[in-house]
Amino acid sequence: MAATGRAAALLQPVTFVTGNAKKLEEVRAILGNSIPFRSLKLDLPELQGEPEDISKEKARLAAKEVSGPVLVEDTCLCFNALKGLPGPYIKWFLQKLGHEGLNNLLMAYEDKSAYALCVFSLALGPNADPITFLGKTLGKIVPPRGPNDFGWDPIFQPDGYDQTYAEMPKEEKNKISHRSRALALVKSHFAEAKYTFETEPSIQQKWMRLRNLGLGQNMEKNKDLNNASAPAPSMPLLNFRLEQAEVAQQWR
Ligand SMILES: O=P(O)(O)OP(=O)(O)OP(=O)(O)OC[C@H]1O[C@@H](n2cnc3c(O)ncnc32)[C@H](O)[C@@H]1O
Ligand SMILES: [Mg+2]
Repeated sequence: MAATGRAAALLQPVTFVTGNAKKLEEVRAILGNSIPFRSLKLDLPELQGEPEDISKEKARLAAKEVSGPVLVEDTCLCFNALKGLPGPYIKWFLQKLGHEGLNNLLMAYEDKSAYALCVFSLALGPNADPITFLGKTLGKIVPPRGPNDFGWDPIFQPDGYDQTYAEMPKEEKNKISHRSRALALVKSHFAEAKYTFETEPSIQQKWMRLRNLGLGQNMEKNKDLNNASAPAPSMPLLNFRLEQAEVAQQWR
């Protein structure tokens, strides 16, 4: 997406919201310091429907929870013989059927080809329309091989490899995965959009302005950076100030 006009100023670092620790681990490894983000463990309710709509709706819910910019993702595993199913419902299929049951779903078909799809959604705030980023890796469904520590990794063998995702070293998976492809687009978006973050001095200026308007009587005594109860209704995000300063550093 091309950046237009002035870069948006974000009041917080972007929060990656997920209930899945393994996803977070990969997102951390792939993004490194390229995008300032923090994480929040939250299992969001998920809509039924097309992957992009599910991911966008997740972002809207997450942005409301966080009251700030969020990044979420929804992952699908799509079997071509089943016209894309289980797709976004893979979590429940995996839970009920396991790796073997997922293989069995394809027993009647010669075509074992599949693709992993990751749809990231970025919402800059609770009222912003989420922007989506899609990453896809083609492969096939095979009997389970390799450690069973992340979802369907043992039964997905990417095209051009003789190892399943689970058998590959993590760095190798992160080079070619659906997740890393989608995150490459997220990174480009951030590079183009040049978001800025509210930094300490600008918050101080807002305080001064409010105080001059007679609205900030309680603010002076709550200036302590770690006082999360600071009553600042027009600046609900003050408890993130320290982090913002750090983020602003990283971002330069
Ligand atoms: O809170 P969220 O982010 O939604 O986390 P989740 O675990 O519910 O994840 P999804 O709704 O996206 O469901 C995707 C399912 O696929 C699994 N999964 C996601 N990414 C994977 C990957 O790279 N390799 C293997 N399994 C994966 C994941 O554990 C879920 O069972
Ligand atoms: Mg989920």
